[in-house]
Amino acid sequence: MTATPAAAPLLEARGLSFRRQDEPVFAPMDFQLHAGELALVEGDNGSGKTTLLRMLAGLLHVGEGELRWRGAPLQRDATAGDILFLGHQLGLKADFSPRENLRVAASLHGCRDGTNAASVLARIGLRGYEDEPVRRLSAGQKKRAALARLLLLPATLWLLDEPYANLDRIGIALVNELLERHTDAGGAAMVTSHGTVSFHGGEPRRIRMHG
Ligand SMILES: Nc1ncnc2c1ncn2[C@@H]1O[C@H](COP(=O)(O)OP(=O)(O)OP(=O)(O)O)[C@@H](O)[C@H]1O
Repeated sequence: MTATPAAAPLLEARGLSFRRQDEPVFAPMDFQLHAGELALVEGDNGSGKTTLLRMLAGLLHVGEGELRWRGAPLQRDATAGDILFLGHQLGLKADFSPRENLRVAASLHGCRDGTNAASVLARIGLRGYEDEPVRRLSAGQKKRAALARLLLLPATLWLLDEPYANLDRIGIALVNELLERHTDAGGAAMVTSHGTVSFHGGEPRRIRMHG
């Protein structure tokens, strides 16, 4: 992770909006996210939470407004590897094993210091499934295989769309622990969830979607 100027938010949105067929998906938004912060993105079904995260991840073009990263206009080339998106579609190759999927991800963005695929797969609860094709895993195990990227890759900002979906109680607690450790270490995260987020690392920032 590179150093951030003391006062500059990690991420800042100014008048950000998105249009489909010329209709705004959500009203223009302003928000800031600082290093060490967790933000919960809240809103009803269809209010634009996934759209917002996909836009922040660079998967959708910014409609109107501005995105700033570490105090300067966000340049996609400069943030590649620093922003990690985990969406409803998990981005796993079904014929590859969890280990092979991690290898592909790490070949693009490198690994956190002191981590490797075997250790993060054990940590995420996939010991014994490291070399199983992903298509043979359960929904929760697939989710864990995708979440393993959070432990392996050196991203600063995590964009997590429904990270608790399909997880059991232990998996949910694990996600909360990963979020706490990440924010404690100066990372940041934006999370959508229709369930209760029992995050113990202080009061999260709340970003409310309005149509
Ligand atoms: N690929 C698409 N093509 C056209 N419209 C879309 C597409 N994806 C989403 N939308 C529309 O954009 C709006 C916002 O959708 P989005 O998925 O961002 O909402 P959400 O808040 O994440 O919903 P949910 O809580 O149901 O996951 C919805 O009205 C939806 O119908």
